[in-house]
Amino acid sequence: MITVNELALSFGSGGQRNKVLNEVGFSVKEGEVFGLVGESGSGKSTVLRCLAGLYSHWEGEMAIAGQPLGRKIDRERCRLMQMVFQDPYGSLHPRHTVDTALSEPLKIHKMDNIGERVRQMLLKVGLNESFRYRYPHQMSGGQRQRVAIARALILEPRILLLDEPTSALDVSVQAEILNLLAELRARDGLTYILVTHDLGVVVHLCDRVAVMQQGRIVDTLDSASLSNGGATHPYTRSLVDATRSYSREMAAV
Ligand SMILES: Nc1ncnc2c1ncn2[C@@H]1O[C@H](COP(=O)(O)OP(=O)(O)OP(=O)(O)O)[C@@H](O)[C@H]1O
Repeated sequence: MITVNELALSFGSGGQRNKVLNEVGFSVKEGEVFGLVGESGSGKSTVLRCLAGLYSHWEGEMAIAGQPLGRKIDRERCRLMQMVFQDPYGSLHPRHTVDTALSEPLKIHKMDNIGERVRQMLLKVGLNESFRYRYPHQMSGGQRQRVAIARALILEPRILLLDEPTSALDVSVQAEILNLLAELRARDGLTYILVTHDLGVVVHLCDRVAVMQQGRIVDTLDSASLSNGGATHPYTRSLVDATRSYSREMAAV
């Protein structure tokens, strides 16, 4: 469904030029959840931003269902693919109610039955009618992320690009949001690309995962291999070991 080939991207020019993506390539099947993991600054979010059309100066090739992706965001791309960001407070307009946030894309895309679509979407993400006219500051972090997911899904895209969708949330609500994402995917056959630094999230949600280091994909493996000790690449093993020792230390506190 999604193919990325030789994707490269730099920031700056001349002596300041910083190549942050280098020959990145992967493919994601329809209905699959594909994870991108790796250390901070390895380029995970930048890959998602290129796919979402937030950067246009990339080189290489990206395609969805065989159709090459252009450099500009167009309506077609918005209908097909949406992004959910880490911080729902930052991604929702502070002076827009939930109703406005969800209705706006429908109006732009000239969709019908706007009121009913908004009502159904709120139910779909586990929020009842009482949330419809609330502002972002009148909700918890988990509820705000549900609204951000609802807004991403309101145009009925086939693909969600999820950039650390639970890392800004309280540990107690992280599992709720992961379960919601798993349910939505199962119900609607969605395809996800999920950026995370949390290998627990990968094991919970992803089918396969690519490991990034310094702008390159250094390993691609089934996520089950991460939990059952099947990772063979030295960098992937070091990530798994670091996570295990961090969990042990946390358990000892
Ligand atoms: N707009 C920008 N201008 C210049 N450099 C940037 C810009 N955006 C990202 N970078 C650089 O690109 C590199 C990759 O950043 P990116 O956000 O993709 O990493 P990441 O793997 O998602 O990290 P994290 O897990 O910390 O979010 C980093 O070195 C970052 O400093």
